Amino acid sequence: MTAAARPYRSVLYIPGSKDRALEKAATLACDAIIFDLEDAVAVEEKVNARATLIKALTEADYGSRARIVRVNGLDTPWGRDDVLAMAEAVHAGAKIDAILIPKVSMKGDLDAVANLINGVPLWAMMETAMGMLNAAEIAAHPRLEGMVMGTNDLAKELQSRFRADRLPLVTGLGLCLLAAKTYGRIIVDGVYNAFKDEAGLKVECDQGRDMGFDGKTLIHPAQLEIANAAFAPSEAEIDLARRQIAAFEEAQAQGLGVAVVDGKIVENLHIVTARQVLAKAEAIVALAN
Ligand SMILES: CC(C)(COP(=O)(O)OP(=O)(O)OC[C@H]1O[C@@H](n2cnc3c(N)ncnc32)[C@H](O)[C@@H]1OP(=O)(O)O)[C@@H](O)C(=O)NCCC(=O)NCCSC(=O)C[C@H](O)C(=O)O
Ligand SMILES: [Mg+2]
Repeated sequence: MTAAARPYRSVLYIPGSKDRALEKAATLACDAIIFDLEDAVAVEEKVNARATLIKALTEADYGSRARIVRVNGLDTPWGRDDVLAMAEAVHAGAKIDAILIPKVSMKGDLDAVANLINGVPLWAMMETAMGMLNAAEIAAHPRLEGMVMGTNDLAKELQSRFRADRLPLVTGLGLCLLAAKTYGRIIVDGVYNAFKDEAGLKVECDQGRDMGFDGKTLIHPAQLEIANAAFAPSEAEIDLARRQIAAFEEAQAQGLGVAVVDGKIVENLHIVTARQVLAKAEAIVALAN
């Protein structure tokens, strides 16, 4: 499955230092895993976590889940060695689908990692104020495949307060979405910290889906089901897409360029969306099989 066709409804962070979580992840219903060497790993565990993670990526079977490794920044004592270790691990047969770079603020941050590792797509954490302003040049980078919103770091930099409607973050979320969509990149929403608050998570997932995100990053297995449901096409959306395509094809056969379904016009552009809905639904079924 190509990266563009692959679902990214649920993208679960797993601390690279935690053996039990690394083992458990192979059984969880997530579309992708971010194996974290950055913020989820304590300073004294950084070096050991690197080795623990490489062992898991070499030996464990994560099935169809996308495997994304978040390295430490190159401005830290561990970043360069993380990237070089992942390059060596890939060479030795470890399966890594992408390297996720924290706190990307400009195109040069991607160049610096691209120069250390070949043949592995790069993803960017979008979580600094400068990153928001430079989102377009970051998304345009030829090695970039995906973007992940880092809403905790962004809120920290903005000195904003938590609000259920995420008003302080909406400008940044929107800028990154515009950039990702312009360049055809995957874009995944930030985490919801209160991992026992299912109702709050659902509200935030629905908001992210409404805005156009491909999925949500998660911190706990209990969050998977809500994200998987929120970012999958619903039965009603699938049914509508099928009816729109049928009605439009019938209209075309009669020499018309517009059909009407449920009292609303259906034009060529709506058929593009309808086909995307069906393709995503099929990709989700394929992932499960
Ligand atoms: C948040 C946690 C610390 C909670 O841990 P814990 O109290 O151990 O949870 P539970 O006892 O409820 O766990 C139940 C079982 O589930 C497994 N588990 C828990 N979390 C994960 C996980 N993320 N992946 C896989 N498995 C997980 C436990 O091992 C238990 O298993 P079992 O033994 O079978 O019962 C913890 O969930 C956690 O550490 N989460 C990840 C935190 C993290 O990665 N943070 C960094 C990323 S967020 C970020 O940095 C955002 C961004 O950069 C920004 O700026 O916004
Ligand atoms: Mg962060």
